[in-house]
Amino acid sequence: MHLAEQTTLIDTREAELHVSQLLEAVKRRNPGEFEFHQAVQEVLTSLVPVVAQKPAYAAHAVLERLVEPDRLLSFRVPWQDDAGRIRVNRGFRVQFSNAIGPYKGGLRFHPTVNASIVKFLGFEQIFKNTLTGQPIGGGKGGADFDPKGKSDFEIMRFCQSFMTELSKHIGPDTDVPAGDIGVGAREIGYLFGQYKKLAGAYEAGVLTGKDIGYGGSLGRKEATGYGAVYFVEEMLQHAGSGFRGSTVVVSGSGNVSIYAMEKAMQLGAKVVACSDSGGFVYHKEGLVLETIKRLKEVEGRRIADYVEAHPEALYVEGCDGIWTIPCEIALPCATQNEIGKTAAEALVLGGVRAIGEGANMPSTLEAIEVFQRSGVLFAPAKAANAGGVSVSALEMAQNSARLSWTMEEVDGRLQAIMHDIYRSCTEAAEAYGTPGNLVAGANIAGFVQVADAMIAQGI
Ligand SMILES: NC(=O)C1=CN([C@@H]2O[C@H](COP(=O)(O)OP(=O)(O)OC[C@H]3O[C@@H](n4cnc5c(N)ncnc54)[C@H](O)[C@@H]3O)[C@@H](O)[C@H]2O)C=CC1
Ligand SMILES: O=C(O)CCC(=O)C(=O)O
Repeated sequence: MHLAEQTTLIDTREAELHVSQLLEAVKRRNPGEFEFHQAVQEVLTSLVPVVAQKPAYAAHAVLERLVEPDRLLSFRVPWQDDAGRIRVNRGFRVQFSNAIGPYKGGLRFHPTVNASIVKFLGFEQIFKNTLTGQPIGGGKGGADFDPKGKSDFEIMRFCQSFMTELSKHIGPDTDVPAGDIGVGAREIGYLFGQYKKLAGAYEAGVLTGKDIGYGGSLGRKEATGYGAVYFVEEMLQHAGSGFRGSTVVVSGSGNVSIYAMEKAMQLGAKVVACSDSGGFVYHKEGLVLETIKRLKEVEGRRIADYVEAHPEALYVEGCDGIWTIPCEIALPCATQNEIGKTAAEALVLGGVRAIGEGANMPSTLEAIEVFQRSGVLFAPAKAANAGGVSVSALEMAQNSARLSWTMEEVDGRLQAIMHDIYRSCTEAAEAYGTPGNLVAGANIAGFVQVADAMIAQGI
C-alpha cells in the first residue's frame, strides 16, 4: 500500500506516546533552548488527535521532520561604532520550512536574541503563515544587537554588515525577511539598500515592511495590530459582545501595540494602559494615542514620559503590574512569556473576558491553562497576529505585479484574511473534538496543509 494511503487509525494512547517521545527527543537534541521546547510542546500536544486519525503523518515522519529546521545560519556581524571602536554581534537566520512557499518571517534586533528565540519564532511562523492562506513558508532571524541608544549611523552600519552575510541566503523566491522587535521601516531601508548594492538588481520583493515610496505596501505598518483586533472582535461577536464599551489593557508601545490600540479605540473601546520594557502607564479616563505615537514613533522616548503630557495618568516602574489592572480585554503585544500563571490569575480576578495575543507566545503554557479553565476567550498568537505577515505577502504580490493597492484595498483583504483564519481555526477545533479551543484549532489548521504538502513532495 502507498504510505500516503495508510488508513488504519492509531490508538489515541499510541499517538500520545509518539508525541511525548518526540518532545523528549527535541529537548535532548536542543539542550537549554527553553522557548523552542515550549513552542514545540504547545503544537505537538494539540496534534495528538490528528496523528491518531491520520496515520500517514506518522508513517512519513512528518512531525520529526517539522521540528528540525531546514537550516540554522549563525554568523559574525562586525561593525564600527561612532567612537571608531569595532563591535561584534551574532546574527541568525533560521529557515524552518519551505513546504508551501519561500521562507518568510521577521528579523529581531534585541540583546536576548539567541538560537532558542529564533527557533521558537521560526517554528511558530510555519503554522501562522499557512493559516494566512498565502503561499509562504516559515523562517525568522535577528541578532543580539541592542538598537537602544545607538545613533542612526551606527544602526545603518550594523544593518549593512548584517545584510552582507544574510544576502547570500535570501531572495524574493528563496527567503523574504521583514521586521520584528527592534526592526522597523528605518532598519528595513538600510537592509534593502545594502542588499540592492550586493545583488546589483532592484529586487523589491526580497524584504517586506519597506517604506511606501520604494515598494512598501500601504497598511503593512498597521496590519499586525489591526489584524489582532479584527480577530478578537470576531471571537467576541460569536460570544455576543465586542470591543464597543470595553476596557482594554495592551502591553508594549511598539508597532503592534500602537495599531492594536488604534483599532480598539476606533471600535469604541477604552484603552487604559500600555507599557515598555521600563514600566507601564495607567490612564483611567483612556490613553491619548497621539501622545504615545509622538513619544514612540517620532521622539524615541520612554513611556514614562507620557505623564508629562497627562499628569492625571500614573506611571509604574516594572512591567508585571499591568496585568493587575481590571479590564475586559487584554492584548499582550510586547514579547514572549510576558503573562505567567500569576499574571493570568490576576487578569481573571480583574474580570478579563478575552485575551488576544498580538505578540508571539506572550502567554506561558500555565497561563493558557488558567485562561482556558476559567472560560476566558483566548485568541492564540499564530492566528491573532497573522495579519502582519499576511500583508507582507500582499506586499510581495504587489511587488511582483509592480502595482500599489490603496489602503482600502489592503485593509479589506486583511479583514477577509482574519475572518478566514478565525473560521479555519474554529472548524479545525470542532473537527478534532475540541470545539472552541482556538489554540488547538490554529495548530491543527496550520499543520494539516504543511503536512500534506510535505507528503506530496516526498522526503
Ligand atoms: N511587527 C510585526 O509585524 C509583528 C510582530 N509580532 C510580535 O509582536 C511583538 C512586538 O513586536 P513589535 O511591536 O514589532 O516590536 P517593537 O520593537 O515595535 O515593540 C516592542 C515593544 O515591546 C516593549 N517591550 C519589550 N520587552 C518588554 C517587556 N519585557 N515588557 C514590556 N514591554 C516590553 C518595547 O519597549 C516596545 O514598546 C513581538 O512578540 C513580535 O514578535 C508578531 C507578528 C508580527
Ligand atoms: O511580515 C513578516 O514577514 C513577518 C512578521 C513576523 O515576524 C511575525 O509574524 O511574527
